[in-house]
Parts: sequence; C-alpha cells; structure tokens
Amino acid sequence: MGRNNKQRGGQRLLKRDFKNHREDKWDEKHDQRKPQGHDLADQTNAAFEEYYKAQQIVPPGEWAAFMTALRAPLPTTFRINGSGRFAGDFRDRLDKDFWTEFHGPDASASGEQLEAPRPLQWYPGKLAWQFNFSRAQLRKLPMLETFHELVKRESAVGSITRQEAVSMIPPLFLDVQPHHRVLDTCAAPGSKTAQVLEMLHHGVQHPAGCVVANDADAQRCNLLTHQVKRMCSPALVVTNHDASMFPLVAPRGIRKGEESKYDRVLCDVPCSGDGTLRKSPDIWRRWTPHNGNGLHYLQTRIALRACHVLKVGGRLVYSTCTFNPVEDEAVVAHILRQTHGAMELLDVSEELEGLKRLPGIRKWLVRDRAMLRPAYTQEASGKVVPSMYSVEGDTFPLERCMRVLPHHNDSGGFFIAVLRKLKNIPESASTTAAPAATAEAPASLASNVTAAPNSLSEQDKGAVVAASQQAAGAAKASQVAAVGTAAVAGPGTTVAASAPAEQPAPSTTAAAEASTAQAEAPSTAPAPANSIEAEAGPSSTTPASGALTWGPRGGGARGRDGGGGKWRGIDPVIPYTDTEALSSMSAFYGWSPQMSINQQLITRSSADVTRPKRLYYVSAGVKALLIEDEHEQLKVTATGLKVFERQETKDGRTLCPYRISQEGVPVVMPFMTKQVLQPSLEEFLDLLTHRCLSLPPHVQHREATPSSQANGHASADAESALNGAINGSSTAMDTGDSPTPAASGTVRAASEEPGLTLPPQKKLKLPQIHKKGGTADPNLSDAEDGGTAASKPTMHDPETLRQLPNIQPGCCVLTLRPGEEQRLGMEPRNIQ
Ligand SMILES: C[S@@+](CC[C@H](N)C(=O)[O-])C[C@H]1O[C@@H](n2cnc3c(N)ncnc32)[C@H](O)[C@@H]1O
Repeated sequence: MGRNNKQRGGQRLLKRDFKNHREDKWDEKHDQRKPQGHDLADQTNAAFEEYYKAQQIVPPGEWAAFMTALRAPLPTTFRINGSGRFAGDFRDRLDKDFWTEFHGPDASASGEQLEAPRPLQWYPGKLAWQFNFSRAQLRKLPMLETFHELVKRESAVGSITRQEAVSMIPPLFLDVQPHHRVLDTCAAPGSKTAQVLEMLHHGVQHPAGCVVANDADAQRCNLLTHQVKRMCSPALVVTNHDASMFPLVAPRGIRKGEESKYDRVLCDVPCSGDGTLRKSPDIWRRWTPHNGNGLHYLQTRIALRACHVLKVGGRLVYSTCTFNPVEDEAVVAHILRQTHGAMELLDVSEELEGLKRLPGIRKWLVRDRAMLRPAYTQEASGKVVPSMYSVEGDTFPLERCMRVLPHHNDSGGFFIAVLRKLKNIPESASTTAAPAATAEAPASLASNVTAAPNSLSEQDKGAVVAASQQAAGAAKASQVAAVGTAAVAGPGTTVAASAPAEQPAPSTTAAAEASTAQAEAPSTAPAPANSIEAEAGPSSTTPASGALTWGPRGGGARGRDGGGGKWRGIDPVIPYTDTEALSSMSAFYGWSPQMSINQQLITRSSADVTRPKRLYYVSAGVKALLIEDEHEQLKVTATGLKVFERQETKDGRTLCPYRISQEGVPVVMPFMTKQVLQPSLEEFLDLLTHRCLSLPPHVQHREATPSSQANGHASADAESALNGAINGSSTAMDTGDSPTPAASGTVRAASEEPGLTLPPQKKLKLPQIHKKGGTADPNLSDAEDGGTAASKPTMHDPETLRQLPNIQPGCCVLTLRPGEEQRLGMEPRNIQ
C-alpha cells in the first residue's frame, strides 16, 4: 500500500516536471534573475551532491564552479530562424548596432556593468544568441528595454525562437537534409521540432522530406502544434503515440521495410531533468536518484524502438537534460548491446567547434534503496535492473557520448549521443530492457489522449498583405512582405467572411496503440491498382508510391459518413480529390490541374467531406507517408498547411469555390498565372492604410462594375498590416462579411494572417490608424467602411488600371512590383 502510494506520488511528481520544466519555451518569469519562490538556501540537496560527486562526472577541482553555475539564473538564449527572410538582417543588427550601443555613451552613462548580447560560439552562422540582463536592468535602461522589446516582438512573430542553448544541440548533430524523413520521438513542446523543420526547409521552398513530431501526451501534442505552427510548414506531421511502440507504416501487401523507415531520428527522451536546475530551481527540492532509476526502462524502450525505425545509414541522436549516467550512458550502452553491432556510436568531437563538452564515462554507480553500487547484484534493492549498470568488459566507446556541464558554456546541463545504423537489427534482438520485472512504469506516459486541433494554420514565408482574423496571433511576419490576398467582388458577387476558427476535436480516452509486433507485420491484402502519383516525391522516402492510391484511407472510408477516422476523437486525414472543384480552381487561378497544388491537398473534415471548409497542403514527403499509411496506423493529430478556404456568396454565384488563405500564399503563389495584381507601392500602402481604394469611373472591372454605383473600389484591412509594416510584428486583417451594395467592384482583404512587414530597423512613416477592428473609421462597421469609397484614395496608376480588367471577381493576390521592395528598405526577393 505504502509502496503504491509512493509510486503514484513519484509519477505525479515527474509528470509535473515534464509539463512545467522541459518546455524549452520562453516564460516571462524567467526574465527574473532571482528564481521565484526559492531563495538560495533552497538550492541545496545533499543527495544530489553525494550522488554526482560519486559519479565523477565533474572534473577534479571544478565541483564548486559546477555548483555555483547550477545555482545561478540561466542566461536568455534565442535562435534566429535561419530559413526566415530577415535572418541575416536581424543577425547583423545584433552584431553591429547593438554591439555599438552596448559600448556607446548610453551604456557607460548607466554606470552598469553590461555584457553585450553575444552569439553562441558553436552555433553555425551566428544564428543563436545569448544575453544576461536582470529585470531591474531591463526596466532601468531604455537601451535595454528597446532590445528586450525587439526580442519579444521578433519572438512573437516567429523570426526568432527563445530556446535554451543546450536544447539547440541535438538537432545540430542530426545533420538533417531537405529530402530526409525525420522522426522526433518525444517532441513536445516542440522547440527541437521547430529547429529540425528549419533545417529541412533550409535553402528550399519545398523540401522533399518531412518531419514526424510525436509525443505520447495528447495535450502536449496540441502544445507542439501551437508552437510549431509559426513555421507554416506543409512538411510536418504531428502524431500521438507511445514512442516505445511507434508504428512503422506500409500499405497493403508491402512488408514494412527500409522504405517506411526514417533517415533521422531524434530521441529527446523524458528524463529526471536535473540539467534544467538553473531554469527550474524547484527541482532542488524534489531531486532523488530514484527519479532517474524510474525512467531508465522507458528510455531504453524508446531508444530501442528508435533504432528499429531508423534506416540503415541513418543517424539517431539520443539526448537528455540530466547528468545522470543511469539515464545517459547506461541507456546508450544498453542499445549498443541489444542491437548486436547494428548501431555505431559516432565520434562527433570535431563537430560544433566551440562547444565545451566532456566525454561520456565508462563506469558509474547505481543507487538502490540501500547504497550506491558499481555492479548489479541479487542484493540490489528497489527498482533497479541490470541494464542500469556499467558492465565490466563492455568495450563500447562511451567516451564518444557528450556531457555539457553548466559552468563550461554558462548553460544548462545536457547529454547527447550520436549513433549511426550500420545494418539491420537482427530479428532476435530484444526491444526491452533486461529483466524489467522491477522496473517502474514510465512516469511520464500519459494515459489519457485528447484530440488535437485539426491542422496547422500559420504563415511561414513569402510576402503577404492580407490576413484572416481568427488566425491572428503568432505569425511569421518578419518573413513576410509585399504580397497579400484580396478578394475582388463583382456586382452581386459577395465574398464571404473567412471561415470560422477551427474547432478542436472532442477529447476522448486513449485509443489502443498498435503493438510493435503488429506495426511491423506485413499486411496481406493486395495493393490497389489505380493511382495518382505523388508529384516530386522524395526518392529516398517514397516507396513504390506510383502504385498506391491518393484517396480515402482505411479508417476514413469506413468511418462515420464515410469520413470518420480510425482514431476516436481525431479527425481523419482525407485526400481532397474533387475533380470538379479542383478544375475550377485551376482555371480561376491559372495552373495546370496536374500540378502538385491540386495533387497534395487534404481535408480533416469528417462531417463535410464533399464541401470541406478548409483545404490543407501537404509536402510531397508527407503525401508519400500518408499514402504508405493506408491503414491509418499513424494517429495524426495535425498536418498540412491551410491554403484554401471555402468561399460562399450570398447569391450562390462564385467563379471559384475556394479562396487562398493568407498562410497559403507562399505555397500557392508560385503556381498562379492569374489573379495576381501588382499595384504601385503608393496604392499598395494606401490600400493597407485605408482598407479601400476607389477606382476611377472610367475603369470599371467588367464583372466588378456596379450598374448604378459611381465607383468600384479596392479595399483591404489596413491597420494590422500597417502595424506589421511599422513594427515588424504580426498583422491581422478583417475581411468583413461582404461588400455593401455601394461597394460592388471591390478589392477586399481576403484573409487575416501576417501582412506586410519590414525588417525591424526599417520603419515607415505611415499614417496612424486605430488598433482593434481593422477599420479606418472606428465608427463604421467593416462593411460600412468598405462602402465609403468616396473618402478613399483612388487607384490611378496606369499600370494598375491596365491590369485590373484581367482580375476576376473573387480572390486575388497582391504583390509589390519588382524592385519596389528596396523602397521599403527590404532586400529584393524573387516574387513571381
Ligand atoms: C524532454 S521532453 C521533450 C522536449 C522536446 N524534445 C523539445 O525539445 O521541446 C519529453 C517529452 O516526452 C514525452 N513522453 C513521455 N513519455 C513518452 C513516450 N512513452 N513516448 C513518447 N513521448 C513521451 C513527454 O510528454 C514530453 O513531452
């Protein structure tokens, strides 16, 4: 009874640890240099000191420095999104301007000892930075306040990510390439997933690979989806499985072989977390060596499964944020032992120059109930298993593992091992820790599964003006400039407001997980004959997908209304193949029906399969994975980038059933040969400022010309895009419901995502407009505002007027003309 209570208590404790302390995400309270609710007296733990002194993980003479660093607050670190458009600008500004300011008269006058923000030496391209100011300093010094505001703003719009320095290390060792299929086994809250996605997208608009981000905790999957959606990547799949039983997928009749495996696997396992003591000082109070013992078994199972799903030749990174050898070297040694030479521990000491690290240790001790022991004996009491111990005679080169100590790089603590798969793991190899009878159940494994939101929905790259209100929020505005979507409405052709915000699916309890054995067993049913080939599928990850079907998947076909998924509470992933709608979209936007924009769309709607409200675009790599996952073995909680939203008109007349969503612009734009308008820069800015521009009477759109109204006019929500332009922050635009009768022949903002944004140092002097609601006149509703065309500037540029007759009523994309970006202080980019 007592034992059970303790077990339960231990589980609760550790679960709370993960929820609160391994999120690697910025928390405002960490601005405070003094840990809240803990004075220094709390930052002691005799058992901790005894345990780690005995393990000899700290070099002789460094113990005091180690402990002092562990008790000091953690510096703030952030990563500049390397695939973002303004990464270079922002980095150079930090490097030059702030450096100068920190050594200029303002800094000297303050009388403070200020350390300028500095790049992390070992992070490539000076794309990760560190600073160390107290809250008091931030408040006191205007110069610091400006810097802090800048960091907060860039973080909000996604051009930088606050992430603990050590947490940036594992993805760097993964060596991700754009064509890789990557699995992040324990991914939430997703800081490493975001980094991996950036790597996948590095230098390419449409990477052929994909990233599967998995977590056993459904709520944390939601958190991950939310965090990573700033990336606006169509190459992400979020799944909700116990990683120790992560399913490999394969279509009917095809044995699960190399093709369905992963080129890269990140195994950032749940751990006791004492490497995060600087960030989470309450761990001092709760630390015991038994926390690590309790997690060892789960860690070995997750790591072994990761080895199984890795391709031969692929890389696996195993990492923890604990110093504890039982969770570190012991797990690595165990997987080397259990995989019988199939896995090789790599020497990466030459990689990440400048990162101070210590080699892994070959001998360690395990604390059982009674004492610390170097080797397993029958007398060992408590929850210990042989695999926790170092084994005399093992020749594994464990010194190739890496331990990062806090005083070496002024960081948190971390452990990393990089492995390569040399050959297939013999069938006989065990996937569990040796005698596990006494091992604790995994403390962190959530038993309840809640559903995730249907899909990702934010803007990544590109250049955008318009946005849609429901999705306003985190937006990648600093990578966004000069392109926007708008809707042109003709007489009686009203463009509906953007679709309602996505509803999370209802919660439910855990669905049964596929067992490892099931996951790998070949299916027996024959492969279907008909097929739609995935365009530009990744050669390394696409099995014979030419022979597979891009159509309803197993559960989807059987479920409710023909659309329910296999996993309760989770919407199915349904390929969108409505040829009639797709042809009308192709004709309207001007692309060939065979292009991938038509071939890689999905819906998540089980209720309205025929007329889904939203269409999501998935990368070729994701499509290939979904095709292989014909039986819906993957419990996909989120995937795809929202690119189209259904548009309705009051009179039922639309030329095209779907308009482009703001975050979809970068994906859709390269395919478009129609519905692209390039107004002059002045008109562009006027449109943003006033929401609505009038057209001169003699230039009326053929469809958009109202029979009785004086002027057609163009409108777009100004305020958020303009603020975005000025602040470099995200923008939100208001579509309104429909143009008023007076507003026929309008160009209206069609979606509400990030708008025109500029590099932070480039500030435009543009007219001030009020905040909320997006209308230029606060007393008017959007529709009314759209109707006051007379008060708006008139579109008059001859080149704009020449283009207008080619724009059909409905959605169009606005872009700057070539070369105009420089006038806004932006680097030129290749838009169309
Ligand atoms: C250390 S955190 C991961 C941090 C994450 N990699 C990041 O960088 O943001 C460990 C995660 O493992 C998850 N987890 C715990 N047990 C798991 C299991 N059996 N399978 C998959 N995930 C698990 C937890 O929910 C937690 O989100």
